Amino acid sequence: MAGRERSARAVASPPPPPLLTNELSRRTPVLGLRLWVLVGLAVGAAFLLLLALVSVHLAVAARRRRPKGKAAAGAGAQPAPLSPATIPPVSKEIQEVAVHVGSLRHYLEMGAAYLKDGGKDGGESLCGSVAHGSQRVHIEAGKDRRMVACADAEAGSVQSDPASSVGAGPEVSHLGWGHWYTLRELDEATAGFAPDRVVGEGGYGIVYLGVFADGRQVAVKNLLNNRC
Ligand SMILES: Nc1ncnc2c1ncn2[C@@H]1O[C@H](COP(=O)(O)OP(=O)(O)OP(=O)(O)O)[C@@H](O)[C@H]1O
Repeated sequence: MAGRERSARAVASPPPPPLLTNELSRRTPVLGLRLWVLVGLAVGAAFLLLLALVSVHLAVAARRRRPKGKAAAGAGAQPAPLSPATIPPVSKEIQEVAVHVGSLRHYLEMGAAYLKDGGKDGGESLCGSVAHGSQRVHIEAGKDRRMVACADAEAGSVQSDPASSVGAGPEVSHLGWGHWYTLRELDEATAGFAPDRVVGEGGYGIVYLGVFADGRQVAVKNLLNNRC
């Protein structure tokens, strides 16, 4: 009987708690909190600290990548006005096109010359001329202005001057070193751009044979977009 009671007591008695459970459950001097509570608070604080460090690192890296001007603007500060030294003299969208003496003939052949034809019906016209035998190149271009280019051998130039009409302008101008020809001269040289003076047709216009009074021959191109 006594042996059976001992075995029954042994079965009914709970197992001794593990050592770790006892340690975690014991109260600590810190506000009397249990150890597992302190451990949880420490892990949470460490996680928050890690997040804060990562945030600070990312913010510093972003500030380093951002230009100073943008950083100031982002902070609400007014952007500093551009000083004259920082303003480019020419807009980036405006490209300067230089016409070189050597490229004048190519410039002409591309049909870049426009002529004002006041001698026919007073209407606006776009005409041009190319050299004959690489002796001379002539252009008359644009409304109320005339552009004439003369090329002797390898030389050449492009010039312009205001002229309200062919009749009102000078017959021959010697502005600069080039020889200027009026539309009247070109018109007379080509017999009024007569069909029998056609010597060829390029991609940009019809080429006429022109003969000046002194016998010099030129090729005169009348551009296709001529509205005369
Ligand atoms: N100086 C010239 N002497 C004789 N004929 C010429 C002369 N220039 C042009 N021509 C004639 O006119 C035609 C056209 O010449 P052009 O220079 O206009 O040709 P293109 O370069 O094709 O023209 P575009 O530059 O308008 O495309 C030539 O094929 C030629 O028959």
